[in-house]
Amino acid sequence: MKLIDGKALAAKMQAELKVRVEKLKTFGIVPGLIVILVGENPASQIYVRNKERQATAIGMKSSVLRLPEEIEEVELLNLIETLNNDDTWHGILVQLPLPAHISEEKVLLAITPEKDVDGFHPMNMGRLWSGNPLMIPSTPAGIMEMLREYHVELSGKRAVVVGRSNIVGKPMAQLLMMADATVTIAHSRTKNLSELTRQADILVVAIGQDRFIGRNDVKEGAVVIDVGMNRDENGKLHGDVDFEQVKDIASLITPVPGGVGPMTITMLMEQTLRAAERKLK
Ligand SMILES: Nc1nc2c(c(=O)[nH]1)N[C@@H](CN(C=O)c1ccc(C(=O)N[C@@H](CCC(=O)O)C(=O)O)cc1)CN2
Ligand SMILES: [Mg+2]
Repeated sequence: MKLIDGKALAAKMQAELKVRVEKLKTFGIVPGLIVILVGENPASQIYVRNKERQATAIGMKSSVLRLPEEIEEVELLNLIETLNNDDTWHGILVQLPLPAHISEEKVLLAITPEKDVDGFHPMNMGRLWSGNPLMIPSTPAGIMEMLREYHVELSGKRAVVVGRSNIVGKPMAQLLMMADATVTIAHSRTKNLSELTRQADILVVAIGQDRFIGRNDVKEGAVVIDVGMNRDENGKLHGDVDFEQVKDIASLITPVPGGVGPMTITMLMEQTLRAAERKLK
């Protein structure tokens, strides 16, 4: 078994992004990312702080707008509209989850697709599915980078994605399909799931259940990508894959933490930079 080191790859990519940022600045463009956080979800607070820090570290302009939990939906929509028309921001993102009284659908629809660096706007989702992507959701984009870095052959291979979310499962399946893999999407209601996952040359698991995939669910030599982040009663983080059970069966496997997670934020920086670079054309 070999470990896929997401943390190391993210660090390497950040160094490359820094060079691209400096180059863009010589043309008078400072790439800018603005992050909107509504409420005080502790995990979200950490993620947005990390986004701001990483953006600043690679030389981009970045800011976090912290809004009260009780903010009205219309106020948030108006704010997004203002940012859509502000040239200093090339990327706008709203940290999820949102409070229950705010419609996620309406909010994602309000961000102009050209600045939607999360790639969650229906137009960006549609463009990805039609094979002409503009913005790609950063978790699956990061996974594709990891597969490239570790020279995983995808063409003609059997890929199984466990999980059907708009953020991970669906875009992941499409990206693997665009790389000529034969893709199956499975989920919590799939019958005989294990029979399916055991056929996978590449297995991506994003189902949100602690150590759901065990030794009997994985084919010998498979590449296993674990998107899960589940905290146990002692606060220890585990993936959706039982790493101890699967590590000697897989040829390559991502750890949790230190696998997919770190790549997610770095790919967000890449999308933002790309949005700013489009201003040159
Ligand atoms: N608007 C968005 N909201 C959310 C997204 C997103 O991409 N856009 N994804 C997640 C949260 N997320 C980024 O926002 C995120 C989560 C976790 C990590 C990460 O690096 N995880 C570490 C472990 C961290 C820990 O110890 O708790 C790892 O896996 O190594 C990065 C980004 C939901 N919301
Ligand atoms: Mg099991």
